Amino acid sequence: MILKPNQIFGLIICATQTPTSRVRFLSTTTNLRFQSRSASVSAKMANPAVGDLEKKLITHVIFDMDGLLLDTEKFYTEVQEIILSRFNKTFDWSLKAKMMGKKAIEAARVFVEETGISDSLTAEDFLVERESMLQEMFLTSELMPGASRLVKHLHASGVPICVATGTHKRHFALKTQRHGEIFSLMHHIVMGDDPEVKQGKPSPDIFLAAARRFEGEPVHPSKVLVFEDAPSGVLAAKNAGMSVVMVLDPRLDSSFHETADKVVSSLLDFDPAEWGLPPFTDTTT
Ligand SMILES: O=P(O)(O)OC[C@H](O)CO
Ligand SMILES: [Mg+2]
Repeated sequence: MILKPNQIFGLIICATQTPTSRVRFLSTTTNLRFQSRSASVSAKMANPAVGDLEKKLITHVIFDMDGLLLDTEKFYTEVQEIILSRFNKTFDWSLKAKMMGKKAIEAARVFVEETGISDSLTAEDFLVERESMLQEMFLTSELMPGASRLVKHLHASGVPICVATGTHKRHFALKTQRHGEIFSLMHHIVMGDDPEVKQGKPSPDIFLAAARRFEGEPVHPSKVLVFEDAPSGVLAAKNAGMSVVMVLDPRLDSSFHETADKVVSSLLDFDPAEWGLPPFTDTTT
């Protein structure tokens, strides 16, 4: 079964207000809707896709990590397939879409509940079972195509950049062990177990915390461009009032394109000049 974006997110997980639009959002298993004080509106109405003029106002960039800078989503997929096969079940991309980008325990709850195995395996036990497999895999993490080029380019051009990842500190260390050069260019890194990140994506918590930590005057969300691969991450960025470029895995249903301001198939296809950012001056990848 292919699910639409408004069908995909977990039980009511967050209700908050963005500093810009004062929009309150709710997310349920069967319905995702954004609410103003008086009426429900669609995601696009709450934080509409930005126009060409607004794009040119971008001054700061926030990168997601898993599946965006690092090719690590495949590890989660593999481990989840292994665990489900024990229950004679298969892992599919509609379930993957619901788990991507979330904090570990939030994704684990989705996994055991959606697959109907929660009576046999708790979310906590699922995390224990997958841990040793993941730890080994994370040490082999590779950069996604175009990640190194884009991060180095923005850093060299003086654009403030940071990372906002749902992953926790211990896994972050394993995943980035071989990529210190790229991650050292980030002004700061916000992880899922940061005390300011009360709720995982699609809550805007992590992106608002990341924006607050740039130097100087507070950065208005409309000046921030987020790069994401996960449907929940795209929504989190829009809930934060930011612009978002989605790097789409072709296995995700195409309806997940709808909320992003721009969809590309790879970071190699991103054009900084379209967003008022310094253009690439080389041809390297
Ligand atoms: O995509 P990220 O970097 O927010 O990571 C979230 C989880 O660790 C993996 O889905
Ligand atoms: Mg991601």
